[in-house]
Amino acid sequence: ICAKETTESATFVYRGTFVHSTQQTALQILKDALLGVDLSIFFQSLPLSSQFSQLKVISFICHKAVFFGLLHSSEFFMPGLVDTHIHASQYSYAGTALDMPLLQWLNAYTFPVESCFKDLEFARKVYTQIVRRTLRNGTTTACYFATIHTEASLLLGQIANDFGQRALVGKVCMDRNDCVKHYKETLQDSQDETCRFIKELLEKKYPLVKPVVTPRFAPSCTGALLEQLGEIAKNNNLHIQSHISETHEEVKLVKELFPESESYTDVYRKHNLLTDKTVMAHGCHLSDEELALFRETGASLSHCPNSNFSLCSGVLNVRNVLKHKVKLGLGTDVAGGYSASMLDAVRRALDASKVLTIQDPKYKTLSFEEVFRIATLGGSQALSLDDQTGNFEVGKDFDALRINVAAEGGPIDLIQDEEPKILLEKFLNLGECHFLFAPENLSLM
Ligand SMILES: O=c1[nH]c(=O)c2nc[nH]c2[nH]1
Ligand SMILES: [Zn+2]
Repeated sequence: ICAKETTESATFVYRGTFVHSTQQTALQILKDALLGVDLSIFFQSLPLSSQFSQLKVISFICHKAVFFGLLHSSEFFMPGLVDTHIHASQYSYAGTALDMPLLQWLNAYTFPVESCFKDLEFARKVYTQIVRRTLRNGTTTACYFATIHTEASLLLGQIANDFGQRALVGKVCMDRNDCVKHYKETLQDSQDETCRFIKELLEKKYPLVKPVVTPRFAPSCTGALLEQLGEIAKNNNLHIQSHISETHEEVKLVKELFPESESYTDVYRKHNLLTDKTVMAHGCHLSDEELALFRETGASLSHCPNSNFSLCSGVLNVRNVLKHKVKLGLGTDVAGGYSASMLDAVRRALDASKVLTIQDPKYKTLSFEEVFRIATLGGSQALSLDDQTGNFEVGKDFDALRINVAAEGGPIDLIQDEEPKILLEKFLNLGECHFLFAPENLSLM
């Protein structure tokens, strides 16, 4: 950034097409628009990754130096993709081991692999790869599950920070595991290590990386642990993530383990784990009464269609979730979902919606515009990060993907000039994301 020598106050202005979602419209297209980015953060002595991460969209230009970037007609900016549910620790076996239903799959593949994260060098390797891969795929915000290991979970936070990814990072908590007995904690350890994880991660003061309280799911936790985790989240005003109602078998098991609760959702509610900073993965088999509880508490759902198909778990009725005004984002759920790409999640969400229409022709299929919103603004709302990211509203961070649909050697062939709406639809269905965003073509105006 050559403005440093010239002035202490500078703006970057992009001219071109911007596509994003708002509360009112699933797809707003701003053609031949100007977007100003405040560069003053570059004049503070912060590490480069945190400077990039604090670029703000601004409403007007009052700075001395203005740099200019012009987009080609085949290009557009869109908000960074938000992965609301991904297991960083399962990346080593992504694309394999999809031949069992959830509960057997956890015992056969997941718990044995996750137990290896005691080894910090193994953790470093996997976590570096997943953060790099998700960023390459256009995921600028991710809500991660790590494992029960505090040191490795802190390392995931450090790696996300080093790469400049916005992330919620959860040390997994589980004090119940009858099948893989060496992969669980005692109640006391789970509580103590969660507090240590939160304290040490917050002390790092990473600008974009925060801890999230992470009970694995009700069957892996005793009521006493759920209770403690609810307290910890409340006392520290933290995010919470878990799984809910992914398969029928799991719902049945929860009924047996928590007979005093009215429903699976009621188990979490009773333990103060349903708040407006809670995101629960799946929810395929939630009743309308349970969705009403989500709405009341402000808790959100993460729709993970690849995982739901791959483990034959169920098909989430997204229309019904939206009808209940429950906040909803999309997740890859690696490695139940085999792809670490949010573009894949977008495509699977459209497929899932079409499956419901095949089963009932009266079911209104989701449009690509609606799924685009769920993958961007919806995700940021589901993670309660919509004050910072999700669209190009003035004052939010400049958290964006610059897409060139006609990129040389890319997967899309444009036969003729197309409208931005067609460019976006082609990108969502056919595109690949390959590079990190970085300001380029700077020139002084
Ligand atoms: O898709 C899933 N992946 C997991 O790791 C998990 N743990 C509990 N429930 C789960 N569901
Ligand atoms: Zn999951």
